[in-house]
Amino acid sequence: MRILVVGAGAIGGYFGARLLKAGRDVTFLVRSRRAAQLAKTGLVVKSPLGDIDIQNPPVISAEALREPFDLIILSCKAYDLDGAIDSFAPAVGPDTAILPLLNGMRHLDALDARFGAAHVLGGLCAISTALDPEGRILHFGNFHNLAFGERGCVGSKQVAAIETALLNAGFDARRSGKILQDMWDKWAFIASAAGITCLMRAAAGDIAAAGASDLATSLVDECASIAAENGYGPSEAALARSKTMLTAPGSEFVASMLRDVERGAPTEGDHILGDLLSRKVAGQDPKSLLRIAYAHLKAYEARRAREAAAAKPPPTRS
Ligand SMILES: NC(=O)C1=CN([C@@H]2O[C@H](COP(=O)(O)OP(=O)(O)OC[C@H]3O[C@@H](n4cnc5c(N)ncnc54)[C@H](OP(=O)(O)O)[C@@H]3O)[C@@H](O)[C@H]2O)C=CC1
Ligand SMILES: CC(C)(CO)C(=O)C(=O)O
Repeated sequence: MRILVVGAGAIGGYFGARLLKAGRDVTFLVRSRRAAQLAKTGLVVKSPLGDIDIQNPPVISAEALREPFDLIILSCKAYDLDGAIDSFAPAVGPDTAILPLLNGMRHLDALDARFGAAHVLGGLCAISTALDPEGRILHFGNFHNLAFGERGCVGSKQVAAIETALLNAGFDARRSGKILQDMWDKWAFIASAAGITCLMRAAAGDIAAAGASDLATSLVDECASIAAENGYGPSEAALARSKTMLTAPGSEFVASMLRDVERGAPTEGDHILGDLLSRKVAGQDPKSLLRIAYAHLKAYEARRAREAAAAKPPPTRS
């Protein structure tokens, strides 16, 4: 099975490296800056579950893509989705399956519109990773789960082959018979986790130390109720897991979005918090915590844009 991993960032780089190490046929679709970095340092993963160092990993640029791949694993950020879709489109043939690992749900609509829903699997990953300044992938914590599955008709031959490729590849992969519910569960959780850790600029344990864990659980309840209004309410067990994770005393857990904010990078605030907020069926509450968390991220983005514009030299007259 020929696998194209779109983006060798924190997620694509991590799972792609594990797949390569397990002997799978993997190529990374990368842009020029990342290609140069990988040529210099190799594809390096630092993980409590085992380091990886692959020199000269197989990479390809969008311009060189000519032939279809069997499986495309999509791991860009939501704000890069349109560009990524244009880049990997030449790799989508009649039998290609696309497995997106982005948080949130809205990307499914964009992928369906461009390639047709029959090509697009549901997918998610639960892992905590980030790139360091040299482009090495740092894995925090001790979980690295990936779930995938058909969203419509179940039991295709293609997905059975994908299962064979992804299982036993050095991470916990699972084919799900209810992938849309799993994605909503993850979405409601990540919106709560990103919302509260970005709002507080702190890890779950620090929020607990401040006596503010009730805010974390209120946000979990609010996000879960929006999921329920849309027909995908989390189970009691999933709800309890989310609350435990976001209120554990001493926990250093933060959402990857807080790491983005702390390094002054763009965020997926629109895709993860804004889109969930917009799907609230019951009337909007102006004092909702989700709205406050989203407004906080929008204000951060507005400040980023203003400061970037101020730092830009004025255009020169010819
Ligand atoms: N990091 C984490 O812990 C988790 C992240 N997620 C989700 O996974 C998704 C990816 O996040 P993450 O890996 O952290 O993000 P990163 O920013 O680390 O990686 C994204 C990568 O996509 C690449 N990319 C974007 N557009 C293109 C393109 N047109 N062609 C080729 N490569 C492209 C970027 O390349 P370039 O270097 O050129 O910019 C970058 O390397 C997000 O939706 C996130 O929410 C889910 C679970 C956990
Ligand atoms: C919550 C977590 C770590 C789970 O994978 C995540 O998705 C993120 O931080 O972006």
